[in-house]
Amino acid sequence: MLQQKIPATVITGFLGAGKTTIIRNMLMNAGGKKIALIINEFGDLGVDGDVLKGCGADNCTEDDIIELTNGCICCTVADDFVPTMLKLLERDVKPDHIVIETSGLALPQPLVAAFNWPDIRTRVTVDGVVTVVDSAAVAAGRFADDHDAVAAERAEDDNLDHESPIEELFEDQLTCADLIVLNKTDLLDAAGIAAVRAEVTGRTSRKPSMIEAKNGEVPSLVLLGIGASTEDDIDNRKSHHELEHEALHASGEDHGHHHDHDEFESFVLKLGAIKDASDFIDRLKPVIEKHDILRLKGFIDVPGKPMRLVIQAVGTRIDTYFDRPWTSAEKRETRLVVIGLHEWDFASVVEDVQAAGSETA
Ligand SMILES: Nc1nc2c(ncn2[C@@H]2O[C@H](COP(=O)(O)OP(=O)(O)OP(=O)(O)O)[C@@H](O)[C@H]2O)c(=O)[nH]1
Repeated sequence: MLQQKIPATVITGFLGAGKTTIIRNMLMNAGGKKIALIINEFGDLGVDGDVLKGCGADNCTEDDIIELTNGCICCTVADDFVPTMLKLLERDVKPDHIVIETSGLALPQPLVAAFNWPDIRTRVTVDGVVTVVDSAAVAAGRFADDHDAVAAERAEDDNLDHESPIEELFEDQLTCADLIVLNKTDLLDAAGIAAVRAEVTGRTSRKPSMIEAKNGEVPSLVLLGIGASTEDDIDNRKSHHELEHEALHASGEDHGHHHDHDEFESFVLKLGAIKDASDFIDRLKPVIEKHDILRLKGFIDVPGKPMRLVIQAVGTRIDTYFDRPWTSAEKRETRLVVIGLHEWDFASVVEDVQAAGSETA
């Protein structure tokens, strides 16, 4: 008898768009489906996996959550993703559905292409690529190209062959989508949402379905069961990098330039206990602004509190909440992962974040 392929949904989208929030919501409403999660993060603190393990869904236990923190999934497909997937498929109890959360900096294309590997192709299919968009960030011009500035830079530097790394990645993630979720619409009015819709539509030549969401609330019936078999259509969803590569190849100038994430950098910072979290946040905001920190997240040790405080910053928008008690097996400490553009003054970022923490300690 022909074995039915297990559907896999790829959830992608730029840093902080709301991927983990959507997945957490979906797990609570998956209607009894047994879900296996593969979570990839940039920066090795494993915050997303920890947040999802904390949600305690019966249909997705800790064993069903696999973390890949060894770089972006698109660069480690052969070494990390494929072996992980094969191991998952060897389990006695197979999942009904596999959900893969890419890092916010990952290109979905190489990941989808991996579903055409012989050992995987016969057993799993990509049900759909869901690209989550931070509508508030789009409205604030986070992904907008300053065309004049880029043209001027290109005139100065012949080697500059692409747009800003953030904008390019944003478009690559949209290009690969079967479904685009315009998330965080609670932060915009109707005119703002319409403008975001128009901008996102203009950024992709394909026209995938688009829905609006707030707080990551997307019905699991919409999210799972798209039935796209995306791996069969990968040639229509090429990234900027793949197109550049092809153009160079055709002109005989292709010297094997590989995609990497040189433009972005992350580090993990350990700080002492933070007595006054709201004071810390007030001090952190100008630091984020000064250094254009793209994403900061982690856990804060607040003395006297039995629970650990989760901190989530996307640009200068900062959320905090207590998620669970510290366990006796773990060390109480403040640990933050900080992600920014490569050209930042690393020592000065570290110093300023540390200073924001130490002044409240
Ligand atoms: N206001 C608002 N905040 C949201 C919404 N969805 C998510 N957030 C918040 O945005 C922050 C980032 O959400 P995550 O779900 O962690 O985003 P992510 O895409 O998984 O982030 P990375 O994995 O770091 O790329 C968190 O503080 C969320 O609570 C939304 O619809 N509205």
